Amino acid sequence: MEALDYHAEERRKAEFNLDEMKIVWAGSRRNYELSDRVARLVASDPVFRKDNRTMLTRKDLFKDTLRKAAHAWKRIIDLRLSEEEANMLRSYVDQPAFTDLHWGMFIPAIKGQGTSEQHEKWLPMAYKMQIIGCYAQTELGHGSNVQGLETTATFDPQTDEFDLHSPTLTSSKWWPGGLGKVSTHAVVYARLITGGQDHGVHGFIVQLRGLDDHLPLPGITVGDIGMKFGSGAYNSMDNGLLRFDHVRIPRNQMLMRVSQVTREGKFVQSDVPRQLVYGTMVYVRQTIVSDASCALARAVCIATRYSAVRRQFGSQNGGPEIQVIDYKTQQSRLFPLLASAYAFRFVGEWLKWLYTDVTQRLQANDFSTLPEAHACTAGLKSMTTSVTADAIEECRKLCGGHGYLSNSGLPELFAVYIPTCTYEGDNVVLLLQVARFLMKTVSQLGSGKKPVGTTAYMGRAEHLMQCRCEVEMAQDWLKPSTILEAFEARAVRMSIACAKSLGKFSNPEDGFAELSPDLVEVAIAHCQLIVVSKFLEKLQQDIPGKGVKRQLEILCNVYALHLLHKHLGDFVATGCITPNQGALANEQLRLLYAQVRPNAIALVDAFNYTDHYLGSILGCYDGNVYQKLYQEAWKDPLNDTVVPDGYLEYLRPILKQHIRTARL
Ligand SMILES: CCCCCCCCCCCCCCCCCCCCC/C=C/C(=O)SCCNC(=O)CCNC(=O)[C@H](O)C(C)(C)COP(=O)(O)OP(=O)(O)OC[C@H]1O[C@@H](n2cnc3c(N)ncnc32)[C@H](O)[C@@H]1OP(=O)(O)O
Ligand SMILES: Cc1cc2nc3c(=O)[nH]c(=O)nc-3n(C[C@H](O)[C@H](O)[C@H](O)COP(=O)(O)OP(=O)(O)OC[C@H]3O[C@@H](n4cnc5c(N)ncnc54)[C@H](O)[C@@H]3O)c2cc1C
Repeated sequence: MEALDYHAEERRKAEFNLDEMKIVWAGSRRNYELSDRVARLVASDPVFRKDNRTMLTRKDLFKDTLRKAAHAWKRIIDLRLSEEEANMLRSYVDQPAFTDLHWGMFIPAIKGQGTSEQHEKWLPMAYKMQIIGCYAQTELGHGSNVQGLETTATFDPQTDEFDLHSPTLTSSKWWPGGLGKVSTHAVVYARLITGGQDHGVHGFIVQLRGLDDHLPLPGITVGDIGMKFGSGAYNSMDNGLLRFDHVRIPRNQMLMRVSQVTREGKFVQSDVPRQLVYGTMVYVRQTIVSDASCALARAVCIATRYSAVRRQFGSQNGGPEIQVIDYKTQQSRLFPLLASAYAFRFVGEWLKWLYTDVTQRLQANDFSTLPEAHACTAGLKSMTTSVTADAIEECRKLCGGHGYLSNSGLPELFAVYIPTCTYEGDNVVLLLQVARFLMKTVSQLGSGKKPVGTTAYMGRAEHLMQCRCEVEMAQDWLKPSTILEAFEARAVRMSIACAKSLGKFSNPEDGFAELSPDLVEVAIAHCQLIVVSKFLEKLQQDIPGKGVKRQLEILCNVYALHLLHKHLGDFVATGCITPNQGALANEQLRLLYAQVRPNAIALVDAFNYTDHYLGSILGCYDGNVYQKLYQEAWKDPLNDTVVPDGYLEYLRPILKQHIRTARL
């Protein structure tokens, strides 16, 4: 018998080839096939079950994570999965674990900042997971201000060792994932001191626990920092604290690609820029942008499918009520998020390319594109995670009361997701880095230095400062060049206005601090321009499949015009568009929503998420929401007994007292 599909009618409405759209979403046919295979592998494996996760105690959750990680590792070895497939497996297992930090930060830190001898010594052990490492940078007193870290690594020429020490309470390492209970090693960031001189923060490989007994080595205090936001969620991770009491490590455990300390204790700064010490963060920020599209797509998939099932009001002659997805307000809240998921997917693909390019250049000692890579990864990490975190909460609201149920999947997704706005750089701190980069670019405009890459548009500042938007009718807003010019003009005008205001301060740093809220807005405008322009560039590619390109064009226009509508004040105040042109953009947006509507379910099907990965009754593929909600309610431990535990001690005495009082 064919399974019931409550979305069948919706699926029939789609105006494009779903299989081809799945390939566009995955990036290539090969990626699609790999990802589909790994997703099914995880979904069908009982060890990776996660529907009971929010009910587990912290200890049980942590043990469950260890079990899943060990099982994942076994599957990776047995099936000889590539690194790419292993990473897909990590995503689909969907449980933050120490392995994220080992593979995502410890190994990249050694690769990026270590010498070839250090690679030879440490990487083979790390790749086989004979040692497990974490990334210990943040301290109790300092996270954003990396130069403010207090842990010291003092070179002792007598013994050819560094002495690692935590001189104050605030110098305790605090937050590193995997540190609390698992890691045997860490890349520790500490101030390098030689001959009494402080050379700033550098990375050191430090063993923390014995490889036979897992006990902390002498001089090391280590533990977990405690429960975090939400149930389940990020509590599967052992974020840790760490203190050193004069712990000795050999000199060759300082990561020495950027700077070296000689046997005599001489500090040598190589030609490599000191910012490469921050390179691991650049790498992870780039991965976070791709992950943002996945998390956003997940929330949007749940809210879209549920909005097509849910009906409220408007029954005519006893017929069915209106599907909530047909309300224009629901569409205006949901469809821009759907479009953003696609937009972030494509900008994530592009950022990966940019990162690969800069890495190849760095290997050839070409550091010219490092500032741009830093600005793009910092800005896009900040923008995409902020939007995604807000969007998950919006999707919860779009699902009404049922969105607040744990089994909607949205509360846990929110709780796991929101720290991305803080880790790998607080989002505001990162936008200020972008603003610094933009102000520097503006200040060099007159010098003959041509801006390149994502700031190339600033080279056309003269035109963009005075150009006039030519939109006369709503449909004029569908022209890619019109959209692009409006976003470029807004970004350049906001940047130049801020640069002028900065020029009025005698001390530029005072000006930067005073104007920082405006500078953040400038950085956002620039990042939005990048996302819009990369979406438009994607549409220049050959995209096969009936109706696929057309749907992507609609989504691209939704993405751009909803931003224009949301930030209308910026566009009008800078004179890029008139209020009337803003109103026409909004009119066009409404028409676009009507075009998205019949395709909405198929557009979220294109993410190809299994029900296991979605982890949501509201978002399940077949849309059989009510029956599943009803069945699930009976599985709650509170329903194990008809009369709850505690009735005799606490409830009955009150009830009885109430009866006595009533009789009086
Ligand atoms: C159970 C399943 C198991 C399955 C097993 C599977 C196997 C899996 C396989 C694969 C897995 C892969 C996994 C990947 C997942 C990854 C998950 C990651 C989870 C992350 C957890 C969180 C970690 C962290 O948070 S780590 C700590 C992060 N900390 C920060 O981000 C700190 C933020 N602060 C800073 O970055 C800096 O301090 C800054 C930039 C704010 C200021 O620095 P500064 O030194 O004071 O600099 P400043 O004076 O402002 O600028 C000087 C100069 O330098 C430029 N600059 C700054 N930063 C950089 C940079 N990074 N790169 C380049 N240039 C930089 C800056 O622009 C200035 O330039 P100029 O103006 O030109 O001088
Ligand atoms: C779940 C999680 C996992 C983590 N994992 C790791 C890990 O594995 N390894 C590791 O080393 N660290 C880790 N961290 C730490 C993380 O990197 C830091 O918390 C992060 O970099 C933010 O730094 P902070 O906590 O010092 O925030 P703060 O800088 O203290 O931020 C507090 C507030 O001050 C504002 N602020 C700070 N500086 C400025 C400024 N210059 N201008 C304007 N506003 C400013 C911020 O916007 C924010 O609103 C993790 C954190 C979390 C939450």
